[in-house]
Amino acid sequence: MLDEAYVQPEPLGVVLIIGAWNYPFVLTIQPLIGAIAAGNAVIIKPSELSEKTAKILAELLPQYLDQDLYAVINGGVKETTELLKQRFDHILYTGNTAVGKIVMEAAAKHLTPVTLELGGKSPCYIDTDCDLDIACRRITWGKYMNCGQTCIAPDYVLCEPSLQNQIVQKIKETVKEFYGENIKESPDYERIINLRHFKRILNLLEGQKIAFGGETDEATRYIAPTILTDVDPEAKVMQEEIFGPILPIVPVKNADEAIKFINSREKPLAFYIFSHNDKLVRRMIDGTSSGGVTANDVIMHFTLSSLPFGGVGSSGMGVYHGKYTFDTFSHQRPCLLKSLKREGANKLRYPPNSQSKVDWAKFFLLKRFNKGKLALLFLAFLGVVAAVLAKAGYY
Ligand SMILES: NC(=O)c1ccc[n+]([C@@H]2O[C@H](COP(=O)([O-])OP(=O)(O)OC[C@H]3O[C@@H](n4cnc5c(N)ncnc54)[C@H](O)[C@@H]3O)[C@@H](O)[C@H]2O)c1
Ligand SMILES: CCCCCCC=O
Repeated sequence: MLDEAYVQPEPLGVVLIIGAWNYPFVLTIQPLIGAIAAGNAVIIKPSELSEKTAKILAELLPQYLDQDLYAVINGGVKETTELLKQRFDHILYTGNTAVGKIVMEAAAKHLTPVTLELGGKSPCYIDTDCDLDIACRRITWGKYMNCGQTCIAPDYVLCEPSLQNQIVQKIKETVKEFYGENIKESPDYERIINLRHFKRILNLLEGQKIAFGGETDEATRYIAPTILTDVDPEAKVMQEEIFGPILPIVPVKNADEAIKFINSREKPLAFYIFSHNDKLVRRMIDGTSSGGVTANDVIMHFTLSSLPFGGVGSSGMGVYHGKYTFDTFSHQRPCLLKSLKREGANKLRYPPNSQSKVDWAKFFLLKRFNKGKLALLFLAFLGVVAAVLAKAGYY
């Protein structure tokens, strides 16, 4: 009661931020801001796949930030491997799970803590008690933005069989509303980052029932917004994160089956539920696990700086965004400032021990005097008396 106890965040030291290509500016600058705010020196390693952003970051940052403290290192696997041999005080990596393991292994050699912002297959459950027009418009936006290359895009839809055709129809209408008759000509519809990813996504379409879309053009790495229906949970497209504009629909009997389905797989980065039924929404949240959740929308939990963002299980570890970024890059140092006075009160814990010391200790720990609020009040009163006496110099 008379001591001062507080938590003092302190910088960790030198932080390494490894960014991904799909939102190459925000995924490096957002963690950088928190790392600077927490007082760290930072090395940024942008993704080599989004080479123009990598180049511009290396050109611009030294114009605005102290070059001794904030460096941009560009390069691919070779350079990143070399960087990872160095000792850092924290590493924040954004990218796929396989490389996440490489980063964690390298960090372990120096006992460096890591934040891993990975991916996964984020499910989207659509309930029968739902405004399908609105649900499908929001899903269309979140699935096809950046051509599906968004870590928290709804990866696949789970719904009762009766909803399947209506969902296809409504997403089809929304795609037309968003991107016009000729999607290829739309300035708002993007392309796949490179040929490797283009071929990987095409491969996922093999043997599937395409209910909408499916057109592709290798020369421009165009893949149309696509929907697959009656998808077998064992199909290739259901085994890995799609990270492209393909939306499989997997029919399930009801919400309970959807919960079982989700729980039988790796923990996803995000989970989406569309329903008017608040109780069902909460039941589904309670019955599953994921990095984050948005109900009756997609993506939007990412945009709130008041919410921590991160994965769980194979979708990652650690969180950032807003104050959470500051906390991630800080050591929360507990400090207790005592006085060298009032030694009388401290004698209780020193040997030689005695029953009377034990009794007093129990009394202060409320073990004997356990009369709830009354006991607390009495103890508070004792504290006030002790504080007044201490101030007046009687101790
Ligand atoms: N959780 C999130 O916030 C978030 C955000 C964006 C992307 N992602 C996930 O990232 C994945 C897509 O990104 P990606 O992995 O294709 O990005 P990427 O290819 O850009 O790789 C990410 C980073 O890892 C580095 N890297 C690649 N191979 C490496 C190796 N062998 N050793 C060391 N470093 C290596 C790259 O240089 C790059 O900086 C998806 O799974 C997506 O869900 C997650
Ligand atoms: C609206 C921006 C979403 C960024 C998501 C980052 C992951 O890919």
